[in-house]
This record gives sequence, structure tokens and C-alpha cells, in this order.
Amino acid sequence: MRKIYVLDTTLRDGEQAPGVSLTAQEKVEIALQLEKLGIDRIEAGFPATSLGEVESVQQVAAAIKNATVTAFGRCHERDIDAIREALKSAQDPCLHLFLAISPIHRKYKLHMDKAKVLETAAAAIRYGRKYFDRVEFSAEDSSRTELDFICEVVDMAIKAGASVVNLPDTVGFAMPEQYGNIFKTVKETVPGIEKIQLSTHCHDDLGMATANTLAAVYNGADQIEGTINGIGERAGNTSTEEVALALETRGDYMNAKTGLVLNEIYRTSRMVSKYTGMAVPGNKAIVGANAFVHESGIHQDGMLKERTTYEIITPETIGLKESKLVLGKHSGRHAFKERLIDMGYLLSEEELGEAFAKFKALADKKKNVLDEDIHALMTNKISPSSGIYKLEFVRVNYDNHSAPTALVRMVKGDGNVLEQSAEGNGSVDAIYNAIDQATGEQVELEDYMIKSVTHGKDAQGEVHVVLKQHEETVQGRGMSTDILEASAKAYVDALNRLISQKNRRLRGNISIS
Ligand SMILES: CC(=O)SCCNC(=O)CCNC(=O)[C@H](O)C(C)(C)COP(=O)(O)OP(=O)(O)OC[C@H]1O[C@@H](n2cnc3c(N)ncnc32)[C@H](O)[C@@H]1OP(=O)(O)O
Ligand SMILES: CC(C)C(=O)C(=O)O
Repeated sequence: MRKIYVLDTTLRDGEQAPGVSLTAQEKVEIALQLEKLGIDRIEAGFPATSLGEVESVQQVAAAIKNATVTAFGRCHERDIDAIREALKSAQDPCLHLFLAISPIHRKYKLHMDKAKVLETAAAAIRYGRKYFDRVEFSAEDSSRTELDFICEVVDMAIKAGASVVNLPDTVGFAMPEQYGNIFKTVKETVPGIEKIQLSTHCHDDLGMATANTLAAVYNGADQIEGTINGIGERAGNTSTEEVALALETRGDYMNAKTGLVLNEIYRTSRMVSKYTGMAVPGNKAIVGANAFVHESGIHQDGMLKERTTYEIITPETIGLKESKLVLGKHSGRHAFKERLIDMGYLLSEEELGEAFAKFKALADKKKNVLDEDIHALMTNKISPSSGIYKLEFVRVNYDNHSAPTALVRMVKGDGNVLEQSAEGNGSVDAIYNAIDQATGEQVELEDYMIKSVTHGKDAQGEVHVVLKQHEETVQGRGMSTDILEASAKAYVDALNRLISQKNRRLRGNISIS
């Protein structure tokens, strides 16, 4: 197996995602988690950006003991000097320089001809080598560059003293076969190529970043560059986790693997999402909330018989506890019967047929059929509410001289009405105290995020909360044009999930909910 080195650039290219800006402390925490994940090279930032960026990179460099720390900059002595300052306390530093080489960038952006590009890059690499043992050179926009000029650039970089040469697909334009061919040609034709490592860095503008990265690896790339959750400039970068899992799962085909500690992937993904504020889409490969959830009957039946029918990776591989089968409109008799057995209902075939028909009728009206719905269905009392508690009313009294108070009214699934008021440190805290007192549940609020999902003064706000009770953690969401109502809805949603989760029994590592 060939070892593929991983340069993770979540803290540099990932931070270039619109709207993302990380504090020094957040960068350090993410870097430490990347170190745990087994990343070989952590790109900490672009020091010439600002003094704050120099300081952030310095803090990352000082904290990391078991990975190379790189910092990025242009072919300018002032950028290199900023990187020297930022990496001065790194145990294993690497300078990362770039210059665009494509006709479009040469003509319109840099106003340089080919000779000037070669001269500028060589001078910068030589200057960098005075201070750094290792220099990576990135030939920006390689995939839109003449193949013979790419070879000339790689030759120049080797002669000037680079140890890694990166051939990026900067604008996500390459097709896998074409991109792979660049690496093949460079490997076969550039003299002294064995002295350096070749690296790949792709963007996802056409949704092909991972495919292109793998094509490069297949054709001889030694290092891949990516970001956690695929965040980055525009449509983002190659997802580090996707490449690691693709190589792990299809090592038979690629004969290459990263050294990543795969069961740290999920934790890393969620930390990056939290600090960048960029939600992970539910259907995102590997780390999306639905990646190990099965909804349709035929798949659930397959999973219950043998999980490899529908899962090519186990959730445990990336550090998740279990796969899930959710009961809904597309579920079949097998999953429904298993769920009933879990809940203690042993039915004859005839009774099962009747219950299944009622279940399907309910599932037509309701997205997810929860345990309490099934209990109600089994006792002929089908609950119309989607959870155990339904928020009916919330009122907040606020002025800037006294503690805010909140009054909430909720209806339980059995029809009981609960009403409670409470004070808090802020309006949201007051609402949450009132809900806790009304339900009697003791939970910790682990996380609270709010974002606007539409524009204008009447924008819809979406609140996302994470609640913890003992070892159980749940998420909840609420939407409203009023952020206090959205906050209350998210909390009640999370409580309902917590309560139904408590009632659930595990079947091996597959839970049915
Ligand atoms: C593919 C990538 O991801 S590239 C990295 C993108 N990241 C960033 O841009 C980091 C944040 N950037 C910044 O804070 C600023 O752009 C700075 C501080 C780096 C530079 O700011 P300014 O000096 O105001 O220049 P500005 O950004 O407007 O323009 C870039 C200049 O660098 C030049 N340039 C671009 N790439 C390179 C390079 N690799 N080497 C040398 N010069 C370059 C451009 O041609 C332009 O030069 P010009 O002023 O002579 O026309
Ligand atoms: C220059 C390289 C590293 C890059 O960020 C890109 O091409 O997107």
C-alpha cells in the first residue's frame, strides 16, 4: 500500500469560504483535533492577510507537536517574511508558495509572460529555501494550463529547491481523466521527479473535487489537499474525509491509503461545522446526518438481514455509534415488525397485517413515526401530535432593568395542558427555564445556534439547539419569523427527540426510531 500524505487546509482555504472567520483560539482547537485525526500537514493560514492572521498561525504553530504546520503566501518576499514570523515556533514548519501559471491568469491577473512566471516563482522558492528546509510550490490553475508548460514549471520548482509541487484544479474545471493525465505526464517526463512529492488540490465547482483528487492519486500523486466537510472558496474544496474513506474502502482498486485515524472524522466534522457556522448538509457523503440512516422498506429489510447489503462503510469507522432505520412512509413490514418486537409487542401475522395498514395510513400524514405514535396506534389512540409536547403559546416580558420572565403553555400527547412561567438571564434563558420546569426534564443546553434562512425584515430565523441528558445528546430545530418563538420550538423539538430516544432499545448497532 502506498501511503498518501494529507495536507488539510481547513484553516486556510476552508476559512476562505464566504462568511467564515475563525478566531485564533478556534484555529488552535481545530488544529489540535486535526492532529488527533492524524493529518500529516496542517495549513494554518495566510499570514500576509493581517496581523491577526500572523498571530493565529503563530498560536497553531506553537500548539502542534505531531504534524507539519504550513502557511501560505504569494511569491513575494513580504509574504514569505510574514510566514517566517508566523511559523517561527513551529516544530516542523513548511513554507507554501503559489503562483498562477495558466494563460488566463498570466494575461489578465498577473500581466506576466511564461518566462516571468518561471523567474518570479524560482526567485521566491530560492528566497524561501534560505529560511525553510521544506517548501511546497503550488502552480495555481494548473488544470487550465498547457501541459508542456506545467512540465516546465515542475522542472523549475525542483531545480529551485521545492520538496512538494502541487498542481491544483483551482476552479474545479478538470475532468478526472484529463486531470489524471497531467500527473501521469509530469511523472513520466520531468527529470528528477522522484526527488519531490506531487500534490493534488481540487475545487468542487462541478461537483468533481473528490473524483479528480482520486484520479490524481491513481496517476501518482503523493499528497492530497482537502478540507473537513469540503468547505472552502466558492463551492468548496475536496473533502478530506471523502478521500480518506474512498481510499480506505477501495484500497483494493487504488492500492493507496492515508494514515488518518478514521474514527476521529465525525468529531472533527462537527467541530469544524460549529466553529465555522457552516452546517453539514444532511446528504453529505460520510459525515451528513443521513449518511447512515435508512428509510425505505426494501433497504431496511436488507439492513436487518445483512447490513452490507446497503452499507459500504460502518458508522463506527468514522466514530459514530450506530446506523439508524427510521420508520416513515417508505418503510416496510420487516422494519415495522422489528420495531414492535423492540417495543414489546408480539403479534400474530393477522394482527401485524392490521397494525401495518394503520401504520401506513399514519405515515402518509406524518414524516417520522415515533415510538409514542406506535404505542398510540397499538392502543387505538393515534396521536395527532408529532412529538410528546406541542408548544401552544409563549410570552416574554423584557425590559433592560430587570430579569426577563417567560410564560409557556404546552400540550402533552395525552391532552394534558402544562403552563409555567420562569425568570432567566436573558429572554431565551427564561423560556428554557419555563419549559424545563413544566416538563420536569433535567437537560443541559450544549449548543445554541441561530441563523437567518430568508432575507428582509420578516426573515425566517432558524434556531438549532443541542441538548444533553446523561450520555444522550439530541439536536432540535425551530423556525419562525420571531427568534424567541423559533428558540422555544427548537428546544421543544429536541426534548421530544430526547424522550423518544430514551424509550428506544438498541438492536446491535442498528436502532429503529
Ligand atoms: C487560489 C487561492 O486560494 S489564492 C489565496 C487567496 N487568499 C487570499 O487572497 C488571502 C487574503 N488576501 C488578502 O488579505 C489580500 O488579498 C492580500 C493582503 C494578500 C493582498 O492584498 P493587496 O496587496 O491589497 O492586493 P489584492 O489582493 O488587491 O491584489 C492581489 C495582488 O497580488 C498579485 N498576485 C496574485 N497572486 C500572486 C502570487 N501568487 N504571487 C505574487 N503576486 C500575486 C495580483 O496580481 C495583485 O497584484 P497587483 O496589485 O500588482 O495587481
Ligand atoms: C494555489 C492552491 C493551493 C489553491 O489554493 C488553489 O488553487 O485553489
